[in-house]
Amino acid sequence: MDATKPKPTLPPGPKPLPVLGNNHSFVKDPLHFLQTLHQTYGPMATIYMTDTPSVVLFEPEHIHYVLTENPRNFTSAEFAQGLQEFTGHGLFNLDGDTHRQQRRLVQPAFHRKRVDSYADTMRQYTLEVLDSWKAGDQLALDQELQQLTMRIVAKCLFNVDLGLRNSNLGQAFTDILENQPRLLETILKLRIDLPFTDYGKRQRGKRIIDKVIYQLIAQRRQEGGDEGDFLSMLLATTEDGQGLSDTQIRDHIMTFVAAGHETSSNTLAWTFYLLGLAQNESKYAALCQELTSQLQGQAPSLTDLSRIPYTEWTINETLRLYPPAYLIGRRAREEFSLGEYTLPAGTFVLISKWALHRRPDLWEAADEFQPERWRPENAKSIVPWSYIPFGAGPRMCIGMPFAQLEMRILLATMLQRFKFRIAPGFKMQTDPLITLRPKNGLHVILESVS
Ligand code: HEM
Repeated sequence: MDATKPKPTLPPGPKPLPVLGNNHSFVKDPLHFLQTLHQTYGPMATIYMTDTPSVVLFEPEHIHYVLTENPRNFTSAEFAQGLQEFTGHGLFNLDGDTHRQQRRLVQPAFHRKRVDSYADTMRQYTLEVLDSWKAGDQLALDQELQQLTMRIVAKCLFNVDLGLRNSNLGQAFTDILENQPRLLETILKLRIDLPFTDYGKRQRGKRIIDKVIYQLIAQRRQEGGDEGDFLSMLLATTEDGQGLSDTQIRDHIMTFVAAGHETSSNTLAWTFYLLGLAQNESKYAALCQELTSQLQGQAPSLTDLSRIPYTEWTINETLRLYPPAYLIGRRAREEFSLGEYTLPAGTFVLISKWALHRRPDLWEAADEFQPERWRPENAKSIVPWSYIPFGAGPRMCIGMPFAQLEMRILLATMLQRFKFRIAPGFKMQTDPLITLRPKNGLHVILESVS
């Protein structure tokens, strides 16, 4: 390169429209748009969602640099502003030293041994749902999975059983999570607290949940003791003699609810979908063969999991093709260099897992569902940093051990009871909101496993 030539500051990208920037293309079909950016511009591309440029990264080593090598130069909380109304100052909404300190404080709640102790709840609640179904039933499986993962997360977080179907508290969580702010509400900053507005429904849900959580905290502070849940760990944690305040505990719990149920239930819905496709019949058969030979019809306990590796590879492969957190956002504090570019302070950085996980030059038969690629002998050739469903670096998903345990137990238990046949005429579409959901849910017909 000619040393006298000034370095370009931003990589190329599609021409932005006046006022709209590139929002029209992004909003129309974000997943397609992101993949096309990579096909057209290669390692990185600049787009405009606001006046500030956003650079989308597709190269594993660039992603590694931002998330793991130099994470202190990048903030993240402003990407979670939409959640803040519900999650307060939980981990998503913190940056810098405060994030690091709070993450250290809550980390004990996610220690392996603690998380493993939730296996029985996951197993028992799954069996209860299965007992309420029968062969021939047609189900919106995505919704059933959401209720189940919500029930599990509530029990493990604060030892409350929401029951099999819509309890008052369960409905309050649903009111919040299902009535997320729409574009108009956000732009116009509408805050109309009436029973029929989205904001009003969220507020009602929040009031009910806050009352329960704060009552639980007060009661536990008085009684002491360890109930085996996250709440007990959060009440016990200290740094330099300083514990968490009631509000901090509430905000962490809400963050874990928000982060921890839809991600897992969506992954499971995509897994059932992939396994139900005619072209994946042999993968489904391989998985069932493993479950039958290793578990003989029993729901797995913690110690069984090491004997069902195909179950884990199946989930890994779903997370490659349908990563629930499909986009990671950061903002640069200071100017930084990547490849041949020097990117200005303030630049937004977007990491598209959807595009990264489906890059045909990094993944053989990239669009095909092949759990076998996760066999240890095959997985050795996976390019480092090309697979990041749980993120990487100091903001990597703190709930990963919980999610991995839960998804394996639920999948192995459910597949042994029923075959989940995709309902005739049902068409699956992606719906990339905060997480990557199946747009029309997942409609299945249950068949008994012979
Ligand atoms: C399939 C399931 C899950 C997936 C794919 C997933 C994915 C992710 C990803 C990609 C991040 C990093 C975001 C970033 O770098 O900006 C993240 C962060 C986080 N996840 Fe998960 N997650 C899952 C389940 C869970 C569960 C079950 C919990 C809690 C019980 C949880 C709690 C969190 C929290 C608190 C953070 C923020 C961490 C921080 O900022 O320090 N997640 N998750």
